[in-house]
Amino acid sequence: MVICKDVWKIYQQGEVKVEALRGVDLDIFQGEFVSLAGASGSGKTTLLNMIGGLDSVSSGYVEVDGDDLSGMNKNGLADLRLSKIGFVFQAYNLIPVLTAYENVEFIMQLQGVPAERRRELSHEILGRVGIADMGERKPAELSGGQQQRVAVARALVSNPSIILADEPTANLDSKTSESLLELMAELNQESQTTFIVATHDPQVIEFTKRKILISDGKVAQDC
Ligand SMILES: Nc1ncnc2c1ncn2[C@@H]1O[C@H](COP(=O)(O)OP(=O)(O)OP(=O)(O)O)[C@@H](O)[C@H]1O
Repeated sequence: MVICKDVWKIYQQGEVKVEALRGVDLDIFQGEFVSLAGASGSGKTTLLNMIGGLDSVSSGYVEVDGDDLSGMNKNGLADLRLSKIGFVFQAYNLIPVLTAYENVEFIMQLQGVPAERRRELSHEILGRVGIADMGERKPAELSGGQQQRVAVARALVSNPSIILADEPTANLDSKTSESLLELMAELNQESQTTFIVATHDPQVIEFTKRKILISDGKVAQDC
């Protein structure tokens, strides 16, 4: 479960203070599949960064899977990210010199999973996301949709309790977006992994059961 209580994030830009989040209150239960929608600059990415422990809050409380993030130092946050959170970004963020298998294995390597087990799991998960025969290809040899499948596989392989996705369909056509969404929904149902997807894409918003609208750094609508 994710709990945000009166979360504020203020960036200092020279003399200017940017209030990116202005008192976000939000509960997201385990196994939910939600979209975070809102205009450009409304604070969606900032909120994902707070929930994902990529950055610290200016004030307020963030809890992920029973852990209070505000009390954690950098190492604690890094451990939390590695053990509990998977990330999928719009630009895929795959490592260009590594094959699809190696990209998926990379996180497990950081987690100290033995080589044989890594190979087994990465094969299994690439099969699960429908690109088993493309494991030896590097990102540049894959289409945008296939790269995004690798990114989802990589996020899922360590069995996180939450997947945070930032504009995962931004570079995809609507058919490819639809199949990515269906894949994420299937994985969500199977594994009860929580999916939180920040997006502008009406197709994604339409698809998700729960839609959270962020406006001016606050939750404006939650339905
Ligand atoms: N590192 C930073 N330093 C200063 N201001 C920042 C920083 N990151 C974000 N901001 C500001 O915080 C506000 C919220 O940004 P954020 O990226 O969270 O919005 P967003 O809803 O994700 O936008 P988009 O849909 O365009 O990605 C914006 O005004 C942005 O300019």
